[in-house]
Amino acid sequence: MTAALDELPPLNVRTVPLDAAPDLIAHLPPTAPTAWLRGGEGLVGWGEAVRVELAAEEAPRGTGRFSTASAALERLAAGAGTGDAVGLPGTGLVAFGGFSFDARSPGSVLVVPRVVVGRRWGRSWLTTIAPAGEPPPDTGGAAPPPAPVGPLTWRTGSLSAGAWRDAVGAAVERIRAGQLDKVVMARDVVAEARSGIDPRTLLTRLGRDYPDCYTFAVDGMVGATPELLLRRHGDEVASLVLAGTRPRGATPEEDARLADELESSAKDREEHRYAIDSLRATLAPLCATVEAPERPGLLRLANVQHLASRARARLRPGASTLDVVAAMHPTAAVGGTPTTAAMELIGDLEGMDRGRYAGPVGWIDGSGNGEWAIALRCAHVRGPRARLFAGCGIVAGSDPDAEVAEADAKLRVMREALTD
Ligand SMILES: C=C(O[C@@H]1C=C(C(=O)O)C=C[C@H]1O)C(=O)O
Repeated sequence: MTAALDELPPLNVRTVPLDAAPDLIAHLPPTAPTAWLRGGEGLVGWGEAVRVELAAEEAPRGTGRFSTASAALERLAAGAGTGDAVGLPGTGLVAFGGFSFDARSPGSVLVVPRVVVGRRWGRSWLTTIAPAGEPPPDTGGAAPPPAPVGPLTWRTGSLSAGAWRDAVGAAVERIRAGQLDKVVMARDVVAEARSGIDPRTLLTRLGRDYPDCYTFAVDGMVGATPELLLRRHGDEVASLVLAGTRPRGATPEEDARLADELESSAKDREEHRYAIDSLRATLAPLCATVEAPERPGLLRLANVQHLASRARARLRPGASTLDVVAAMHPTAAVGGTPTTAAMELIGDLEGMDRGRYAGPVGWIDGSGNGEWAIALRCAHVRGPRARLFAGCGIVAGSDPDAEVAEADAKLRVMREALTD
């Protein structure tokens, strides 16, 4: 049911342990599955006990959709009758959410599934959630196996590769003219299948090819993102900041050369520094401590390698998880520096609505524990159509042709997941 804030139903929530380790994707039905997976653990869900659609806002950096989601979750948690026999992050009441990149775009949503199957730290559980007065949901029989995608037709998205290259060139000029330091420019491409795309097929391939990423499906956004915005357990917060990218090499020698080049590149270190500085500045007022390394390390994925920094922080009492997510978004990794100038330039040059691409995606439980990532390396999948997105950080030293190649490397994640 789609509910307004003052009509949220009381929920009956029950979590029981499962003895056997479930194959999480195998539990999912083909339509509207919800998933958050990494390394064989995570959460999957289906059905909708409650759906809260979060209205578009007037200002590009509005945070109303996060505070409405936070208030909705608080009310649901306060009104829920819960029997939780497991008591881990992700048991009991759980909501999945996806937020638009730009607050003016519609589509932000919070969904509480009817059934959630989870696995964490080697323990597994089943949660059922039903509006009070309704019978508990059917926890499902055997789901049909994931279906192949079939032949695809590829179409140009909002801008052709050539037009996007020119837009990147224009962004470089604005940066060189001193209007801003960094902007992340993104593009989209569209794939059309002959029949409805089964998101479970994509989830299976993404989990296999990108085991270090968070594989997700939330209300039609499907992808495998490496970029953890925030993991919260109690008052502890962790974040993984990525900025600065090279492709993987075809041989170990070429791979090592590209990694060396990335780690010693002044342009990439500058791009990375903007992202770390913005993280520190955002977390400082909300956290008692923030720790981030002086020098980034390297994160190697199947398609690209990134400069990566793992940050840790301790939240001050009273800080709500979604308020912290709101404060962090958009990071310099997906917006730019300074943020407002970057958002304006994105609006001027990108020629598309990003929707929920590059917005926060994740889950939160009734106690505020949760994991939120930036929706990257993903597509909006609806029926037979998938709209894929990828973006690149642009600074004064960026070469538009290299950025076209980098966007292609990032699009590869979903291109391959869609290819039988
Ligand atoms: C914007 C994307 O990726 C971001 C941009 C990066 C870069 O420019 O080096 C690296 C990782 C991400 O923070 C994307 O994948 O679409």
